[in-house]
Amino acid sequence: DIKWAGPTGELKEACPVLQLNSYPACPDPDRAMGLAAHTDSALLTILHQNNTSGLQVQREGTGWVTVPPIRGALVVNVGDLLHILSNGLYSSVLHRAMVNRTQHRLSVAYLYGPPSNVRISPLSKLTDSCHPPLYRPVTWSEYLGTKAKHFNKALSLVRLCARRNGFVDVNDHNSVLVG
Ligand SMILES: O=C(O)CCC(=O)C(=O)O
Ligand SMILES: [Fe+2]
Repeated sequence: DIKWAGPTGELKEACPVLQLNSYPACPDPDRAMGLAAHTDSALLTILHQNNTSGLQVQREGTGWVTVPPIRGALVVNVGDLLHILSNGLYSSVLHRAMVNRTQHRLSVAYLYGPPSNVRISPLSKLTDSCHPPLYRPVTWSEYLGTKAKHFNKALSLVRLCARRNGFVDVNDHNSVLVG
């Protein structure tokens, strides 16, 4: 299913992106947002944050939870394409970045995606008659277009209409009943 990620060298066709985020100190942090709530689009994001907190993830039932920076530690975020590949087993998490009142915050995000024209769909090993694929195949470039247009609704837009049969991806916070 994922030959592009195998040890045979196809991995070099993958599309990594390095994103530098800079959040200047803000005297009134409650009236500003560093980075609005989103899920990452690619497979995985590896994030380094400087010694200033600001990253928050949404935890169901609890709300926004701060991910404190730990010296030498990296944060690994599951992206939407891994959510699709794992048929919702690994959930892409809604997160955001707050600004700090006194400190300039920096973060470096390494977004790892597949080759842009490879179709990503739920792994066949994870699907059977009891666990049908919940997402249709989509390339990263197609998904980025959907994300640019529909932002946090993108994942539900590539979702197949499985709810009718009672199959629910418990990790899909954005899912809507389509069809
Ligand atoms: O600055 C952060 O901690 C979050 C950055 C982020 O979510 C992103 O670059 O996608
Ligand atoms: Fe992010």
